[in-house]
Amino acid sequence: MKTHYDVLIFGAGPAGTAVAYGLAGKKSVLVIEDDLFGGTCPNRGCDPKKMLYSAVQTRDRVSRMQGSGLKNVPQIDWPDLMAFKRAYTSQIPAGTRKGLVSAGVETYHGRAKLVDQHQVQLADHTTISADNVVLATGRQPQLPDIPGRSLLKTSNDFLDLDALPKHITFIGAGLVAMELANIASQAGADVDIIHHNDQPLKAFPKPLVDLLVQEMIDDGITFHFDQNVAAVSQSGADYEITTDKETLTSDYVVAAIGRTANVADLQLTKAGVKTDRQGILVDDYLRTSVDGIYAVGDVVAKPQPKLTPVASFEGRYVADSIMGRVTQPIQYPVIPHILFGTTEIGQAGVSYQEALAHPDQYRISSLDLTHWYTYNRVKDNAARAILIRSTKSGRLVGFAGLSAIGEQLLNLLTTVLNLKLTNNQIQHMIFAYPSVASDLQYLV
Ligand SMILES: Cc1cc2nc3c(=O)[nH]c(=O)nc-3n(C[C@H](O)[C@H](O)[C@H](O)COP(=O)(O)OP(=O)(O)OC[C@H]3O[C@@H](n4cnc5c(N)ncnc54)[C@H](O)[C@@H]3O)c2cc1C
Ligand SMILES: NC(=O)c1ccc[n+]([C@@H]2O[C@H](COP(=O)([O-])OP(=O)(O)OC[C@H]3O[C@@H](n4cnc5c(N)ncnc54)[C@H](O)[C@@H]3O)[C@@H](O)[C@H]2O)c1
Repeated sequence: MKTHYDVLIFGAGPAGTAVAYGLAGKKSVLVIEDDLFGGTCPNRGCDPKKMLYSAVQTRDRVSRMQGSGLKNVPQIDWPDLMAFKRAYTSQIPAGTRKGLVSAGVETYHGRAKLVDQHQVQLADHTTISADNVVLATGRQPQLPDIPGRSLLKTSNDFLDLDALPKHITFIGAGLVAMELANIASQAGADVDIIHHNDQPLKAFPKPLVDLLVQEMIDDGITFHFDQNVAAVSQSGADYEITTDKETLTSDYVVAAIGRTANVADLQLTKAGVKTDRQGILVDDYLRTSVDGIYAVGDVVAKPQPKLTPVASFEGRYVADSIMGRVTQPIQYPVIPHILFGTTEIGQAGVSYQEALAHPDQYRISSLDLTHWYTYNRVKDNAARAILIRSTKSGRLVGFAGLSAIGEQLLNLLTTVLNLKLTNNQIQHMIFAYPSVASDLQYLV
């Protein structure tokens, strides 16, 4: 290992590795990771979750076709499904590290902390220095400050469960809770969700969320709205969850009330890097309060959704910046945001809430898609679209949708929004028919 690098990167998740690959072969780079190379997304986030959804969504498609050509709904074999997931995740840390090393990036596995603006101390007390430091340390699950918090599990535990507990309770009704509750319920567990207000998934349109909640109730999930969890205790193999309204028992309790930025171990104050409760403070160039130190990805306090493609986008931007190729503040493209599931909610562009607040600027139209051929064919009984147009130009500027096959339309419309395509331009294109894409000429 050298004693000086051009760039030191803390964190080998999507954000940190994007910075490293952007600089590989051009600068001397050291990536420091104190846990799993690859970070949250491929080890304990997006990717393992969607491995579980491979079986869960297939089962759901089969169950929708009962009486329409298919008989018998298959059971999910949790240990088999977990083995399928582990066959993927077990390769990630070594594979990620090998990829970095092959690209010419040096790696260090262990704890490190900032000593000042340019110096970092490793676990064995050696000190190394760098011209630039990039902080890409992500977030970790937050636990409520209640008696019994040490009994609570997190999404990390759920996504690596050997056996599926019979009865699972989630605290919180954000993206993590709603997606994992859907998986658990479809896989055969009894599921409760306790939420402190009556508005799950607050960032998404309420009319669509209400429909989703009803679908989840129909699937057997029980919601406990407007309740605050006061304590969790254990009696034998059972957990007792006391809220301000009732007491529930469960075999497994998952806290999914949000995630906090990983900043505690970095000694940021020694270098003068400023933070707030949301994470590391940056300007429009992703520069922290200290010259030469950047922050990217989930660890940043920012209004954009904290997602993998956003983290990688920021990582590539900072790599360009360090290479001296950036003159403009970061400009995010339209960011699609989706809740994966057997019914998916997605949105992109101008939000429903923003459109409601500015009726002079935006026109909202809501469509029931259930009778459209595309959705009728797969017996999608909840499919909806909300289209938001500029009152001035008539052009589509925002979209939200609910559907069992939601990700396809969301990505197509994200392209339409990014390229500012008009209906006239869509009419001049030919798509494979019949498909989600061939519906575009009727939607845009
Ligand atoms: C259950 C779940 C499901 C998700 N599903 C999706 C999805 O479907 N789609 C999507 O786009 N996003 C999803 N996300 C979010 C996505 O995982 C994150 O947005 C993404 O991983 C952020 O990348 P990052 O590099 O900023 O942080 P991370 O991936 O968290 O990587 C940060 C890395 O820094 C390391 N680190 C922390 N502290 C230190 C330190 N002191 N020194 C060295 N290293 C350190 C960590 O160990 C970690 O490896 C999901 C998240 C969760 C939890
Ligand atoms: N499909 C995806 O893209 C995807 C999926 C999962 C996670 N993620 C990422 O991970 C992030 C974290 O997800 P999350 O679900 O942990 O956080 P979140 O912020 O999305 O949701 C947490 C929910 O818990 C509620 N809450 C807070 N304190 C509570 C309490 N004491 N009791 C009950 N409820 C409480 C909040 O009101 C909120 O609705 C997401 O914001 C997103 O960036 C993305």
